[in-house]
Amino acid sequence: MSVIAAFYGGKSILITGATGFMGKVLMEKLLRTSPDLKVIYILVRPKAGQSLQQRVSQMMNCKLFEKAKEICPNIFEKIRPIYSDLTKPDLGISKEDLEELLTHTNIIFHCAATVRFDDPLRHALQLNVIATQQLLFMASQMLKLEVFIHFSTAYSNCNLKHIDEVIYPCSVEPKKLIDSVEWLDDSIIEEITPKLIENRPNTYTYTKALGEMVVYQERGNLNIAIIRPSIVGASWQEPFPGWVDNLNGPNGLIIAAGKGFLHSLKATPKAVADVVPVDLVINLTLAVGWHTAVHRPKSILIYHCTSGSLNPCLWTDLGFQVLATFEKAPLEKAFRRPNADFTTNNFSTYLWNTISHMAPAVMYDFYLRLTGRKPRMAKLMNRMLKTISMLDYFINRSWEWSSRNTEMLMSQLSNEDQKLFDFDVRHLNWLEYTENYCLGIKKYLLKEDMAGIPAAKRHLRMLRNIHYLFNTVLFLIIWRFFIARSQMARNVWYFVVSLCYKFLSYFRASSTFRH
Ligand SMILES: CCCCCCCCCCCCCCCCCCCCCCCCCC(=O)SCCNC(=O)CCNC(=O)[C@H](O)C(C)(C)COP(=O)(O)OP(=O)(O)OC[C@H]1O[C@@H](n2cnc3c(N)ncnc32)[C@H](O)[C@@H]1OP(=O)(O)O
Ligand SMILES: NC(=O)C1=CN([C@@H]2O[C@H](COP(=O)(O)OP(=O)(O)OC[C@H]3O[C@@H](n4cnc5c(N)ncnc54)[C@H](OP(=O)(O)O)[C@@H]3O)[C@@H](O)[C@H]2O)C=CC1
Repeated sequence: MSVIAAFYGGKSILITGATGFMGKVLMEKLLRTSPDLKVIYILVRPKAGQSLQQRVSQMMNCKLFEKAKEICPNIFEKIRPIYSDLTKPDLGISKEDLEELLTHTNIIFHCAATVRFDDPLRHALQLNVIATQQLLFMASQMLKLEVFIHFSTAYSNCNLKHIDEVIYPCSVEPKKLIDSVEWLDDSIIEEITPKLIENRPNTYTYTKALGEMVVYQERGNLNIAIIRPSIVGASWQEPFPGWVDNLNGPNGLIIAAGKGFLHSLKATPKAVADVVPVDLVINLTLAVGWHTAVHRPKSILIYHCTSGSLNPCLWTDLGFQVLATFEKAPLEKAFRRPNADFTTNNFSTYLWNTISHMAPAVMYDFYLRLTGRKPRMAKLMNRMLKTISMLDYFINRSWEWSSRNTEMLMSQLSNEDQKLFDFDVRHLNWLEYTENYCLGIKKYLLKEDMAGIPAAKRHLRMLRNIHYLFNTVLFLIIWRFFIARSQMARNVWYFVVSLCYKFLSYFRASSTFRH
């Protein structure tokens, strides 16, 4: 019997951000390995016109929960949605619901955050710092709370080259910043944001670092641990390989590459693509929850969940495997054949963006206009280039993260738990993982049927023929232009034509001779 799975049996667990990518996987793993848990409280807000119940039942009916439902038939009874909005006071939770949470909660997993890179500082502060502060205050009043697990990111201190499993002080006191932001207007906040975040690339990483400071400062007597994952990718093994449900991190660009939008990407090919599978992160998280509750370390322990130091995969390897997978299992309705390469300097990046991204988009939009359709390609390309500019910081640098605590924890697990809650990234085969990642994006994110692969391949062959025809016509036009203008070009042209003629006549003669 798994010690960790048994620990969660009978427990009342609160998950914030349960409707998110990682929150869902956390919920699924808990329900599948500890079906005798008492209840999972999930903070949910109405979204896109859907009520709480509609969102939750839609979420529980997605493929991710199929296995859990087999093991835990009364899965819906285990889930207790609670209305919440992290931007509201007391997280928008009603008095009755709050009373229930304060009375029964044993474990908190705080996943909720805004992960957008371009959020205004006020919004990022609200979600990643103030909401955390309010949750900590709530936790301090919980009668049966055993452990509080906070999700940060391995990039919260991306301004450093080597990052230890410690909380680094921030230049500005979080409380002072929160008080100032309250009365400053948006234009001033926008102006001071670059100075505040200093050499961090965005408000996301900055507010995640502030969130860690707040967790430390307002820890009181709480038993807390912090998880710092790097780039969380599709699932590796559980509940099945390749599950992913959003466009964050590499996902959007992998789609762009598969659809033939992305033909060049400025990256340091030999830089480490520090991707970790979501199920590996969740296995570590559940092991940390158990270890922290049972052993109650004297101080807040930070756990890095990264792959670069233990089992590095380079961007060039990842990119190559992405293209190879889409060669075998192409995405449907591709704009062009998947074909991409890395650029390593600003000039070639600018040149290739113009030649292989914007020019084809403008020509295609022109074709759409000619055929009476609404142009959209240039807009899509600009959005992709904006996303790339947001991710540029992360794909052109490498970091070293220590993993002492994570390795210590691995040694504390029984053999059975090391299998059931495997977070040893050294077991990961990157080729197999990347292939499943791309197939998962095709099946679960784009909802494409694998039976459509032959048709998708035919579409790519048609695109290839159009590409060759276009290049041939372009070449002839340019060549014709030169021939009209230079004797040298004419001589070369006549030489080539006569050579082809001689070859053809020889070929025809030899084939006649054979008969
Ligand atoms: C041999 C050689 C081979 C060579 C091969 C060469 C290459 C071969 C292939 C290459 C393969 C490998 C490549 C690896 C790349 C590097 C990955 C690095 C990840 C680093 C992350 C590390 C951070 C640490 C991780 C963390 O700690 S946290 C998680 C990370 N956080 C994020 O990743 C949030 C990012 N995103 C945003 O920050 C916002 O999304 C924003 C982008 C501002 C847009 O913002 P905006 O323009 O406002 O757009 P939206 O409003 O968001 O959306 C508006 C509309 O665009 C849609 N759309 C939203 N997004 C995306 C998106 N991406 N891509 C596409 N569409 C998107 C959305 O569906 C909506 O469509 P609609 O609904 O309108 O129809
Ligand atoms: N994905 C990654 O690569 C990494 C993620 N992390 C951290 O892991 C955690 C989860 O990330 P991930 O699952 O990818 O993020 P998602 O964006 O998928 O999920 C974010 C969650 O937060 C909730 N949320 C956002 N805003 C609000 C709000 N105003 N009120 C209530 N709930 C809100 C979302 O709810 P709703 O569904 O209603 O929007 C969603 O459940 C975050 O703390 C992130 O910083 C760390 C490193 C890497």
